[in-house]
Amino acid sequence: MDIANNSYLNKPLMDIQQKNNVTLKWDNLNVEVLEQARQKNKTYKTILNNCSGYVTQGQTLAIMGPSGSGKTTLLSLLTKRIKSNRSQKIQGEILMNESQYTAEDFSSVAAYILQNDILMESLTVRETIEFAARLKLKDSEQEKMNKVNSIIKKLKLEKCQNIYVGGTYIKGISGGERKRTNIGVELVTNPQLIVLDEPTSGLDSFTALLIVNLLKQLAKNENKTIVFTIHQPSSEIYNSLNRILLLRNGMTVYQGDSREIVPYMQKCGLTLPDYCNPADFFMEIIANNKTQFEIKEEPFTLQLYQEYVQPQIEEEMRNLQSNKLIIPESAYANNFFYETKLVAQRSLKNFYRSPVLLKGKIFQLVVMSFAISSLWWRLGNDQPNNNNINDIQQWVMNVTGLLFFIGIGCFMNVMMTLTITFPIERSVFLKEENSHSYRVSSYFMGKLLIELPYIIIYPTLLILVCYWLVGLRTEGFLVCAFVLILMSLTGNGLGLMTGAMFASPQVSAAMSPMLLLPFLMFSGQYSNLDYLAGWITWIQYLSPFRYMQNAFLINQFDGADYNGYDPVQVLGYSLSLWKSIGVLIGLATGFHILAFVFLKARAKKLS
Ligand SMILES: Nc1ncnc2c1ncn2[C@@H]1O[C@H](COP(=O)(O)OP(=O)(O)OP(=O)(O)O)[C@@H](O)[C@H]1O
Repeated sequence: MDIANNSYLNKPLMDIQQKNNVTLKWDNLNVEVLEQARQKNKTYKTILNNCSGYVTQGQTLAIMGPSGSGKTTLLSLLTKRIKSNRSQKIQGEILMNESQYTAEDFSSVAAYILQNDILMESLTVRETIEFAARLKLKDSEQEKMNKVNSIIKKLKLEKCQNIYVGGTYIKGISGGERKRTNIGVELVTNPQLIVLDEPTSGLDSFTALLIVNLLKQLAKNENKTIVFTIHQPSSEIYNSLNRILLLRNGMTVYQGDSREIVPYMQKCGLTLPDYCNPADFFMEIIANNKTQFEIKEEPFTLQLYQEYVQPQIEEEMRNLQSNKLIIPESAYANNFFYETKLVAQRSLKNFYRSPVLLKGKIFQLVVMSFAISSLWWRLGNDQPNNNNINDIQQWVMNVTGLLFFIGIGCFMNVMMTLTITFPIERSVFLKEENSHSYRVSSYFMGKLLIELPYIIIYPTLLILVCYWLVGLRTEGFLVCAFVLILMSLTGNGLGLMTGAMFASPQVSAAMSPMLLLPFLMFSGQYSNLDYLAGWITWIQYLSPFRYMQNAFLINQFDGADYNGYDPVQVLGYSLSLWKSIGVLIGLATGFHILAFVFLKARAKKLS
């Protein structure tokens, strides 16, 4: 198939509703980062050195250079992802249509497509683009769907439109289809500037060429401005590039038409060997890898660039014409309720389509029910001998152990599932929130609405199966079930909170046990609370397990006469049943509020 001549690429992706063309211009950009923060004499490493350049409407600019040359840093500056702070100094000017702009302005008119395509794995390609269209557009449902159809058609995604995107747990579409789906999601709002970090990495050369040609056509047919980084393109891809910018150790060493580089190299005393890919040739030289080509003099130097290229670039920058940039309102396109409904619908799909979630949860329920019923079979029916204190103590210990195990089971089941699944979904949330798809509150509420039935059903089913098999007090069933539901809810809050609190999913997974251990230690189950060191006993007041055991024990043993032995008092639980339940409700609510606050803070930090 001749990709370059494929007719679909020559048609505009969609009607341009609003002419808001973008020109980016950067002048004398310098970036220095602190190298040795702990030493008295601070040393800074220069990452970008006096970089100037531009890209304008209808152009694609490919930023090239060896690893560590500063490509990602330049993209981060253009997309306003990094700012000057104590550990990095940024100087220079970046203008969008001759005006300063903020990260917020950038996301209103532009799209930044990261190297890793962050998409929800349990949605199909069509559903993914539809979700973005429904949330980001204000049009009627029919108009939104027309746009989705047009994007799917023009990105050649028809064949895979009903296949899951896939990922860690679900098998899905190919890398190239994934990249195009990600581009499709961004095209929904018709951004006039698209910045992509290595859109071709990990793709075979055919698919990579397809992506590059697609970007070129977006620039050509829709007057979009496209900037992307690319590593070692094949000769076919290189020949299809429009403008390139070469970086070497943070310095611009070439900028201009990709085809002009061969004459430029000749001016610098370099001849491209026959049948050699220009990109391979100059990348080898820039990377100082002179083994393959015999080079006598250094051709890609700053002096040569300043002598031969820079004057022309400066002239072009002076002559750039751009209209006043219209920054659309960055307000959300839809109201809270509509957003919540869509997020809830997607969470529901994610729930029943994720085999690891659904099967894992059913499996957990069966295993837990079997383990509890068989380990503590008819325990409650085998009442102790009231004249034997050892017998009473042993029996009470077994009952408290049983109740503790059921409670922990319900708590951990929800919390641990979240520890595994939430970090995967969190990056999707952060990306969507960052592009103003929905409010943090809508996401939080939508997710909670879908989790709530499971939070209620799992402990209810578990206790329905086990309660009478282990012979617990019939009158205490409802309270026991209610406390278990509260424990599930608390586990949900704590799981979300740890997932939102820490920057990396790995750290949050590692920190969860650290948070849990003190709560378990101060539950009163392992050690009588009066015996623990005074300075740290305040943790008991935050431990949901303490209130759980308090409520469970009163519920089971209240009014029972074991020859003067009162298990509740002996084990040091002093709160009344309803106070314990009240505090559990408070903790479940508190952890959810904290989770929301952390999620909002994390989203704000990223934006
Ligand atoms: N915070 C930092 N502290 C110290 N050095 C940094 C920091 N950030 C980036 N660097 C260094 O700056 C240089 C440029 O990094 P950058 O990620 O921009 O390169 P790159 O060209 O995108 O590389 P690659 O192609 O491998 O992604 C690298 O040498 C990197 O180690």
